[in-house]
Amino acid sequence: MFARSAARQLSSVRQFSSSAARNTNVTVLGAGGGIGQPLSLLLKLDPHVKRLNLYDIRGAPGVAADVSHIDSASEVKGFEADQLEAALEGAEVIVVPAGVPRKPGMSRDDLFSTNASVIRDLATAAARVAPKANICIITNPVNSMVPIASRVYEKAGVYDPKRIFGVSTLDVVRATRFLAGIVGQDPANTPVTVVGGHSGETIVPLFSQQAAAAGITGEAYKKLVHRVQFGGDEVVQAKAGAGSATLSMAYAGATFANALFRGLAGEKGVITPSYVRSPLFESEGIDFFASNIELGPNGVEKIHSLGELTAEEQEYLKAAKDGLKKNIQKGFAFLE
Ligand SMILES: NC(=O)C1=CN([C@@H]2O[C@H](COP(=O)(O)OP(=O)(O)OC[C@H]3O[C@@H](n4cnc5c(N)ncnc54)[C@H](O)[C@@H]3O)[C@@H](O)[C@H]2O)C=CC1
Ligand SMILES: O=C([O-])CC(=O)C(=O)O
Repeated sequence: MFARSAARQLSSVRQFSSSAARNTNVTVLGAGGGIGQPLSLLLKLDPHVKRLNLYDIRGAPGVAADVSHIDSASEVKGFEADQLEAALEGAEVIVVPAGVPRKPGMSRDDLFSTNASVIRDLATAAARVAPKANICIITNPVNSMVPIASRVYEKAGVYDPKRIFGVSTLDVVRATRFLAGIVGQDPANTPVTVVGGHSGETIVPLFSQQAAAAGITGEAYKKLVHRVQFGGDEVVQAKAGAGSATLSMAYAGATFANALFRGLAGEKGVITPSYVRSPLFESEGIDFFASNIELGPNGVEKIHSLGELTAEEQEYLKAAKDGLKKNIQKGFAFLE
């Protein structure tokens, strides 16, 4: 079930299906950055997008002028630093890659103090101008930024937990690609569900639920899980101070946005992992958790349980929960 829908989801951006209704107003916050620019390009190509507003504290009008010449039907507009509210006017989907990225030697949590205030301020404006929009948070540490945005909406009296998403799609993309490389298959046939959160040990790929991974055991399995959990570090190290994943993240962000657009448009069975307000481990003090969610006209339509896990996956899950609890508490504490 998941395998089919995830394969469809992952291939949908590549195919740029032309049958979709062009009906979604999208705003990108942080559109001038390493992720924001290629993400804006991919959103310009998405047939669901009607209007694409690009905002950043620097450079968004230039990116917008450039992207707007592409001959797809959506209308693109750029906004200056002091035009945040205008950029958010009428938004139905807001995608947020605003904030600083890592340098070698840093953890995602090291970004907290800078990015927490960026997310607080952007969420405050979004809650005021476009309170019913679906907001997709890419900014790290995602595990803490989603609780911060949620609390901002709560305080503004407009909190709808079905409309706030932490984008963990890059973990799905990596797990799927790395597995495909090992088993020599097309990644379209090896989609992997990844649950938990988006940093190190909070990332839990469920390879036991993908038949193609059946032969990967012992040290090879541990190595594969480690590569998924720390794939971000590989890119940070290779970029040697010039930032973290931008192109694969833009692809992942556009893929998630496309799934959301399809769900909002009423397509059935659009299922993909995302880090959302979740009842799965609420009783253990973990209010947010990434698992497969079904997307629909109201955002999150259904949160799927994890399904059967192996003993090894249970161990990884335990470590993930410990990490998540701290990350979530830290997010909430920022606004107290
Ligand atoms: N969720 C995920 O899987 C991933 C998340 N990330 C995170 O995405 C974020 C952005 O990464 P990059 O694009 O590489 O960084 P970047 O530095 O290239 O771009 C960030 C952009 O945000 C803008 N910005 C900063 N404060 C802003 C504000 N208050 N309002 C609007 N724009 C603002 C900057 O001007 C800049 O253009 C980082 O926090 C990074 O860690 C990166 C990769 C994967
Ligand atoms: O590693 C980072 O800092 C960026 C990120 O979240 C990723 O690539 O998964």
